[in-house]
Amino acid sequence: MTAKLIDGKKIAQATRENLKKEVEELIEAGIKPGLAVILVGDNQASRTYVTSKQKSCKAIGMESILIELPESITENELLQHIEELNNRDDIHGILVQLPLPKHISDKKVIETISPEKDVDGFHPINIGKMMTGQDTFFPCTPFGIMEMLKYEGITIAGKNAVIVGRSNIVGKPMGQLLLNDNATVTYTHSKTKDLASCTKEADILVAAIGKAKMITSEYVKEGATVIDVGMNRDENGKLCGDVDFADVSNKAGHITPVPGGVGPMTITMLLYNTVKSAKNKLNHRNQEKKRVQ
Ligand SMILES: Nc1nc2c(c(=O)[nH]1)N[C@@H](CN(C=O)c1ccc(C(=O)N[C@@H](CCC(=O)O)C(=O)O)cc1)CN2
Repeated sequence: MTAKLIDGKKIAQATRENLKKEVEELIEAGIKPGLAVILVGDNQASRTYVTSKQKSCKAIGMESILIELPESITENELLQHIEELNNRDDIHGILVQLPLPKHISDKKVIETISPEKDVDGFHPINIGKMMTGQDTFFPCTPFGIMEMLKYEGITIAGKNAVIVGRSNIVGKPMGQLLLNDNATVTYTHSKTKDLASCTKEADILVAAIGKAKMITSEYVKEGATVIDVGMNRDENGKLCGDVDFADVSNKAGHITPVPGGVGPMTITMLLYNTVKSAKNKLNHRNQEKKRVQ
């Protein structure tokens, strides 16, 4: 292996240490950051992620509540739960674990979450702010990847970044965040002709396709930074990414593993966004106090 491993677990740990101190300061100032997680149905992977999110909140001293709802819940009932959480003073972040059952519209659910509590960064208002270069909650997976690149000292400005995949929660915002930091961004997807000729131009290659080990060394430029967002099972049922790690690590300059790469950073940035929301609340409270004095 020639590539340097980007250790998501290590970077997540360092970031969480800092967040823990910020939570202590917020508690001293009278606000305990609180996250509400809504889980609909019984998808096993979703349950694992939700449990991990809750444990991570507790570990840095935050409050976290889980609202478990049956698969049969109606869209309206789910929206009512969200409205209640929007109105709760002790809840600073709300997230609805995806995917949702087919009869419920992701769009309606996301648009019902108050933008001020949208710690997933999926609300159109927050996406619009991100696109216009404003400070807001950024979607956790791409935000985590940006933090990993910065932690490793990888220059973004002027680099060719190629994104494979165009989902609303990873591919699209990933390209936007890289563009905001002055990369030249190319989006590729299932209809792209001659994918390898595009990806071979990448200094930074982000694979978010959902196909086990699809990105082999033939798709990669020598020395490139390769970020693997995939979460798949291989032929032996073992967790693996979209990148053929053994093959690509002989050609890349930097590479993220699966597990232990992007995943731990996704949860860390969720904590970050919730702490940020609680800090916003404290600032509003202080400004309001000053105004009435
Ligand atoms: N509301 C949301 N739903 C979903 C999101 C999201 O950001 N918000 N992202 C994904 C799932 N996800 C978080 O929710 C997530 C996926 C994977 C990991 C992770 O840490 N993976 C580990 C391996 C875990 C394992 O062993 O199975 C790793 O990569 O090391 C964290 C979060 C879809 N839904």
